[in-house]
Formats: sequence, C-alpha cells, structure tokens
Amino acid sequence: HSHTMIDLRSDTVTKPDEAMREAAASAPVGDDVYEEDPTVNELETEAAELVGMEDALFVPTGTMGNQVAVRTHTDRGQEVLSGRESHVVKWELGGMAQLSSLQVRTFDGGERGAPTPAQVREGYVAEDLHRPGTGLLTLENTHNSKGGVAITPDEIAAAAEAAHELDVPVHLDGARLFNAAVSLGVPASDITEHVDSVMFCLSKGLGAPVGSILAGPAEFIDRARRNRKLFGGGMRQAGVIAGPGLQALGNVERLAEDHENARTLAAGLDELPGLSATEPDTNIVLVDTSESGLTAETFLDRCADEDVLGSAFGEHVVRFCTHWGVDEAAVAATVERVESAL
Ligand SMILES: Cc1ncc(COP(=O)(O)O)c(CN[C@H](C(=O)O)[C@H](C)O)c1O
Repeated sequence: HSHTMIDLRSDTVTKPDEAMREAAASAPVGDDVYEEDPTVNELETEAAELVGMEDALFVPTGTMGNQVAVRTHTDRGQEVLSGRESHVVKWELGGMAQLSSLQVRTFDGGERGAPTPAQVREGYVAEDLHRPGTGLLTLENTHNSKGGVAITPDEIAAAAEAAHELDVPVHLDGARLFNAAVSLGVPASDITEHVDSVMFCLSKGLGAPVGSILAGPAEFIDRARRNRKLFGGGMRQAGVIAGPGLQALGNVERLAEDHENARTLAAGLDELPGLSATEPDTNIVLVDTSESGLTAETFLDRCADEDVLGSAFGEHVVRFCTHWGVDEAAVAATVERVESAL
C-alpha cells in the first residue's frame, strides 16, 4: 500500500503556506541586534498587544523563550516552582539548572495541570539563612502532558494571585496559548492578565516555520533581550522569519478547525477495540492503549506501518496532534488505518 504519510507527532511539524513564503521573501529587514529590523519590530509590537503586555521579544524557539524568561526573573541559587509534568521540567534538558543555576521544586498539576493556591503556598520557600527562596512560579496553558488542557483564566489568576501574595513572579509557558483562548472563547489577554511574562509559539498550530514570542513589561523585556543575546539568540536580518510570524498571528481563529478535527479523531479512535480517548479541549488527543495489550511503542510502530505517525507520552499513552497539515479527510483515514493497524 502506498499511503501518504499522516504526521500527527506534533503541531511543530506545520509547514509555512504560500503567504508566509511571500512574507519571508518581501520582508523589510535590518540588524535586529540593534533593534533595526522593521519586520521584527512590527511583530513584537503586534504580539505584545495581542497578549496585553507592554513589550515583546522575538525568539527562535519556545524553549529559548522559556529559558530567557526563567533567567530574567530569577537570581542564581533560587528555587523555581513548576509543574511536575510541565515542558520546562520534562523537555528542556534541565535548562533551569544548567543555564540559570536554579533548583526546581515541583507541584503535582493533577488532571488539568494548574496548581491550586494551596499548592503554590505549600511549594513556596521563604529565603533565610538555610533556604534558597522561591524566585518564580511557572504555569503552562494549554497543558501539553495533560492532553492540551485549556486552563481557565480564573485558574491562572488564582495561582498567580497566590504567588504574588508571596512576592513571587509568574511566567506562563503559553506555547499553545491561542489554542486555549480559542477553545475557551476568550481573548488571550484574559488568560495572561495576571502573569508577569508569557511565551507563545508562532511555529506550532499557528503555522510559522520558526519562532516564538516572549512578552512582558518593557523593563523585563529590556533585560530579557540581553539574556537572549547571552543564550546566543541575538539575530540579524530576522525579518525573513518574522514576516511569516506576522502571518501566523492571523491564523488564530482557524485553530478551531484543529480542535474540531481532534474531537472527531478522539471519538473515532475511542470506538476502536482496546483504545480509549477522552474528548480533547484543543488539538491534542491522548489515546490509552492498555486495553489493547499493546504498549505505546508497539502501537506506534504498527501505526507507522500504516503511514500514521504519533508520539509516545507514556507506557500506554500515545499523543496525536491535529494541525493545519491534517484535514478532516486525513482524520477519517487515520481512524481507518489505526483500525487495520490494531
Ligand atoms: C508547552 C511547550 N512549551 C515549550 C515548548 C518548546 O517549544 P520549541 O522549543 O519546540 O519551539 C513546547 C514544544 N513541545 C514539543 C511538542 O509538544 O511536540 C516537544 C515536546 O518539545 C511545548 O509543548
């Protein structure tokens, strides 16, 4: 059988469309280290506006955006309080320790990934003769490991308020912030209202080939800019990739299509023998394979034989991500192919 590949490993696999390629080719450019790239400046201004922040910084990756934020908020030797299943803890190579000399204390994010105010208070450490002191709380929305859960503005606000009562700033890893906003039917700025900085990806569901945004108060962004350069992220004529990023900001509303496709995919897979998939909030579908007797790895191998790709998220948990490269016909084909893969 010669199938076309259906790549559901992640929404990071999205490829730029024609408008993005044209924007890349025609973007006015300058040296962004001197803040002279007009396209980067336009993107940063527009992005900051979208999330209700004073200023923003264009960074090559979400990981750099998170790590620059962590470095900028903290002093060496402090603790960061983060979710046990969060990206900054699980998938950034221990960067908070390696790059910022921090000790990480985790909270159990439960089903939805957001800490309760009580968990913030119990995770907090006051600096004294013996103890490092908590320098930052990190949150994540949507929450990747929990299945693209869209955390409500109230849950974010309650956790942030608890942190602020303890003089601890809050960074939101909003790699999929706009997925949360579209799923909840709220402006992204409702979600970011009480946090001190937010990172969001242009390169995932929004479709840009490269790049993320770190947004916050102007004074914070000035300091973050220096840490971006410290981490090697000072870019020159970056308008070439910021142009597609500007186009990506226009793709927020279409994320609803990815969410609809994810719901259809989850329902179809849940019907298959041995698989269970709960209804997703956004574009991430988690499938439990334990009833099928197949491990995630074996299941994914069989799917790959049918030209369907996914990611292993646990011994018996597989993640499928919908995105603009997967339409409803591909979703239907995926269910058929998985059925014959079982
Ligand atoms: C919540 C969150 N925050 C940050 C990042 C990092 O973004 P990049 O460094 O890949 O641009 C990711 C990427 N997530 C990727 C994926 O989901 O396939 C992998 C796991 O790194 C993320 O999911």
